Amino acid sequence: MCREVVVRLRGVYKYYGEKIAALRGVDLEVCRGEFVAIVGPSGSGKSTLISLVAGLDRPDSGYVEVLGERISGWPPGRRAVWRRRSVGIVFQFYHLFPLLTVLENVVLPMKLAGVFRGRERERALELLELVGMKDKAGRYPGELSGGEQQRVAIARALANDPPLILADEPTANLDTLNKRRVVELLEEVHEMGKTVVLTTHDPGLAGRADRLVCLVDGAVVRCGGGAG
Ligand SMILES: Nc1ncnc2c1ncn2[C@@H]1O[C@H](COP(=O)(O)OP(=O)(O)OP(=O)(O)O)[C@@H](O)[C@H]1O
Repeated sequence: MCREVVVRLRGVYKYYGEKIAALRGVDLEVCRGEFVAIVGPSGSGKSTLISLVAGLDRPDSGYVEVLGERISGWPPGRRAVWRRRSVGIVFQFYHLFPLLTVLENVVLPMKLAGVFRGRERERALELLELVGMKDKAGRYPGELSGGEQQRVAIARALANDPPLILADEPTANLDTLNKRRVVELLEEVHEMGKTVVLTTHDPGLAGRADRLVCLVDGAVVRCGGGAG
């Protein structure tokens, strides 16, 4: 059924300190082109799972493979270099650079990765057009609404044309109208052929996914029922 596994977690445990087990033996596979929503109560480990797939952190045991690479065995520097080209990340609080303009925020990942050389500006403007933010390319993030900042963050996540887009509660701080716009954009991103894995509490966003993965107390359970 799955032609290519893009994300594979096996027996993943992640602890914060000695007492808190954020993930307890997670096994997960995501196929190329899938749109997966990770859902579950607050504190169930959703953000932790995304940070491991993004290579922002590593598990205490088990392994994480992304795009065929076992990134969990790599040191942070190697994961950072790999991440630039392989993964686009959208965060709950946008995380745009406040001292860079909208355009510069989208150009920066291309400069860092050394991709689309000489065409960075042109590509950034195309992506800003896609998310409906081209007319505000010269503004600074502080001059934008939350919804606008999140659209810029989506353009930035696409900058290096990564096959995998990760998002951690991308609509959590937005009003209904902006939520809808961001949900539509994430669907467009998926339709471009990207694999999308995101966490959400928003039924409107979860409902658009091909598949839900339900986490409870750091473990994957059968959705809509008890542990499975
Ligand atoms: N940096 C940290 N230090 C200590 N404990 C942490 C840290 N990050 C997360 N935790 C704990 O790990 C568990 C899982 O947290 P995580 O943020 O992954 O959950 P979540 O499902 O994303 O929650 P939410 O829906 O509220 O964002 C929680 O008990 C949380 O308190």
